[in-house]
Amino acid sequence: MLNSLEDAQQELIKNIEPLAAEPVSLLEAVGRISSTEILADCNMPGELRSAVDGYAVNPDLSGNYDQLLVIGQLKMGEVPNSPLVPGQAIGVLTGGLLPDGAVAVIPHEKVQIKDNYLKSLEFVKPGNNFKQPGEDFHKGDLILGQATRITPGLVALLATFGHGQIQVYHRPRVSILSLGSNVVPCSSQAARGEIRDANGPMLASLVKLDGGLISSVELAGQKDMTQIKTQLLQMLEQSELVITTGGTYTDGINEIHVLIDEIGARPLFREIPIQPGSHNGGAVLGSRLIISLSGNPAACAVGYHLFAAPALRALQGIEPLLPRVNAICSSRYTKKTASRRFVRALATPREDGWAVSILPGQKPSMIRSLVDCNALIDLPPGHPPMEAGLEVSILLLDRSAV
Ligand SMILES: Nc1nc2c(c(=O)[nH]1)N[C@H]1C(S)=C(S)[C@@H](COP(=O)(O)OP(=O)(O)OC[C@H]3O[C@@H](n4cnc5c(N)ncnc54)[C@H](O)[C@@H]3O)O[C@H]1N2
Ligand code: MOO
Repeated sequence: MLNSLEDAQQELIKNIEPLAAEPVSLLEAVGRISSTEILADCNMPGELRSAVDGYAVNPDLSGNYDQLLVIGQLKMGEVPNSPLVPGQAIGVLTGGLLPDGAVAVIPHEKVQIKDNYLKSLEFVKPGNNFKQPGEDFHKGDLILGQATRITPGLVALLATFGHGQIQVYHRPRVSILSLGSNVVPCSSQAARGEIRDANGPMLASLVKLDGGLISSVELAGQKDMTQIKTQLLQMLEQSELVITTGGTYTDGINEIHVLIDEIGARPLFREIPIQPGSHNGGAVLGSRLIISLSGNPAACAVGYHLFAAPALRALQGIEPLLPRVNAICSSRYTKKTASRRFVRALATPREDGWAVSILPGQKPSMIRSLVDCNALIDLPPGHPPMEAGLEVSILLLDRSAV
């Protein structure tokens, strides 16, 4: 069996093919991952346009802006049908097409009009207030890369180039199963000894942010092993990925590993030594994946970012591993690290690089550190306690941060 996180991640990724592509309306495209690239099929703007409401002018040969005959007013969307000759001006609107012969546009608040003659109140350089053809994008520019997450800005860009529908990877369907027998639905009144399901809703929200589609979020509750087996197999039928949480350690037995063996799934990795989240596993059954994470919420979250997020990304054809940068850590950390440790942290971009601070509540059972967490500090095994100001390697969890 594999023993390093990197080997486990590679083994996982090796077993994943991106899902098929499907067309999606631009209105539904935000957050999806493009499966093909798109090039600009024309310049944007395509033609010379005005940047302001005002007057397109063509001064006479001496550059005189004081006595220009105003020959009319172009309406919004109107195509000019005659050129401006020297000594003429014509009213134009922002974004409107300009007639041939226009030398500049003067905003209307910078002109005086008397007896149909225009006088400019300012010196206007040729080309002033023009939107030049291609100044935003040139024909042939890449406007959408393959395997790119669609942002609202990209939606605007694609819309302006007329792509009302684009090709994106299918969203991976994901089921989530909480195995702890004392775990009850989050909206229920937990009796003494019971615990509300925090991991199910947390995992579901992480999956959504990573582009997945939730098929089901269920609890095993008091079911016996045979019933849980059936539940797991049903989940595998309806989803590309099943994430389990809890049931990873009872008196030295990892029940989920037993379950994986019983359903005939092929283990990819088990018990990769990381803290928190040391009780972990990955397996495949046919083309379906199972990732098992421990029950402690912070351990579950860390395991999600290290195993489940890469799987979801690979299923959508994007770089599976989270971005890694160096950062200066403003906090002390007094613990010696036995296994490789992932410390929940808040990272901030600065002009001179990244800064990171350690969040309070670092026990694996604590949720507090998860609330503001946008980064994991990756401390190698045997790392001594650290003083503030040390450079550390961090994984960025916010996909829009880099
Ligand atoms: N003697 C040992 N005891 C433990 C070890 C060990 O190596 N030796 N490992 C510890 C670690 S680390 C973890 S993590 C847990 C593993 O626990 P499980 O994955 O089996 O999960 P449970 O026992 O069901 O629950 C543990 C803990 O997590 C909370 N939990 C569980 N499910 C949820 C959920 N859906 N939502 C919110 N919280 C949940 C629950 O409070 C439990 O207290 O074992 C340690 N013990
Ligand atoms: O492995 Mo436990 O998951 O550290 O909290």
